[in-house]
Amino acid sequence: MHQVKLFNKISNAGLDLLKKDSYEYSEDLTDYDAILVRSAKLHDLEFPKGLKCIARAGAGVNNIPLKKCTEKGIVVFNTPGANANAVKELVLCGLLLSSRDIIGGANWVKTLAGNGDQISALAEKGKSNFAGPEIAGKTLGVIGLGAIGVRVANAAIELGMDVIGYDPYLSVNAALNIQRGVAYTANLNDIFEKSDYITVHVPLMDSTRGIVGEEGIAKMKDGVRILNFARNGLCDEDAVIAGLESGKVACYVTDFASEKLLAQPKAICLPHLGASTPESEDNCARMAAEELIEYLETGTIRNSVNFPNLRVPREANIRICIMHRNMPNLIARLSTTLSDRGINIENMGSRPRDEIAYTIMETNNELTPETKAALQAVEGVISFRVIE
Ligand SMILES: NC(=O)c1ccc[n+]([C@@H]2O[C@H](COP(=O)([O-])OP(=O)(O)OC[C@H]3O[C@@H](n4cnc5c(N)ncnc54)[C@H](O)[C@@H]3O)[C@@H](O)[C@H]2O)c1
Ligand SMILES: O=C(O)[C@H](O)COP(=O)(O)O
Repeated sequence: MHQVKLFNKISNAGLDLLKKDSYEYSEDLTDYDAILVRSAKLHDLEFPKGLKCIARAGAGVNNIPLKKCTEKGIVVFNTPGANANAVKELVLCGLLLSSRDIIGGANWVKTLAGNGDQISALAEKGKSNFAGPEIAGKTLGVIGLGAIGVRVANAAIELGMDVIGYDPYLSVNAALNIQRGVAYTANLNDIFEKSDYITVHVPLMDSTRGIVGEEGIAKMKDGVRILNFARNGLCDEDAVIAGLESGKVACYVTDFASEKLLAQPKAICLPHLGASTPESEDNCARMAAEELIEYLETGTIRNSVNFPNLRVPREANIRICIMHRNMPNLIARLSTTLSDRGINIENMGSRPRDEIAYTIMETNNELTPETKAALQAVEGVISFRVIE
């Protein structure tokens, strides 16, 4: 029986895949071999000894201590693209909210309640206070052309905008999905200098923290509108606020509220709503549960953010799944450890990822406790498990 600890509310579309005879899941487990999580912060969590994997039902994994997981042989998955449409739709809404004072106008018109027949005339009289420019014909700069950035860029083209995208690590898949008309730049300054609207869609990492900062904002057009539906630390909050206060930045729309931003009249803060649609909650939960089940039951790794993806077709009774350092001769030592004990390898696959690697070996010979201890003792082995 596998124990799956839940953090956050995970949609039943995923939980229903965890069959009752093989899985127990709850928010209350104290000993567990897998985690299903959304945005709950796991940095301070003490992992139980048997924890094998963490599946993030969503894209961002900055709430998970990846380095610690890798060192302990814990595989972390996310669900690429599963909530991208939901975020794209909210970003399009954010573009319009940043441009036209829809929120101000809607709030103001409510204050006309009680004016009866006069409401229409009063609305006509006051509406000019809430006017704002159209987005068609303006330039949108997209920082990060992944699942969300590409969808936003393509949708903005459809809305008549000129679009420039920046992503130094653009994947082939993303490139194939970018609509004709989206201009690509290898220079982030082009985005800063040429855009009327800038939207950020990169993961939060040391290398991307503050990607929109004081220097970048200084290069932007006066009256630029900035959207951040990716993560808080990507836009330097003090620099954005200085821009809002000086008038350089006309509006900042973000999915990540803070005390300072909530005090800014020209900042629109949403309560991290990007992925909060039933469709994307179902998609993410389903994909996360599938990844977790596949890994626990077969050792297959798909969509991991810290271990290499690996699928080895099943050809023998006993499968040994080994997380190890990516170092010379290690696989030879593993196979010698087995062959010295008369164990024949029927099938195997191995893949590295930077400094670590993952190997699956299959045999029809039983592994004694002594063999298992010998495998664990091979220098460079982080952990291993046997699936029968
Ligand atoms: N608001 C929400 O609810 C919500 C929902 C989903 C995702 N997100 C956030 O949005 C981020 C992006 O999501 P996604 O699904 O598009 O992820 P993704 O992995 O598909 O795309 C991220 C893109 O960023 C690019 N990138 C990485 N470093 C970069 C850099 N220095 N400069 C420019 N580009 C860089 C990558 O090459 C990749 O193409 C997530 O990491 C997450 O933090 C927020
Ligand atoms: O990175 C993500 O996928 C989003 O920020 C969504 O987070 P959530 O699952 O907590 O809504």
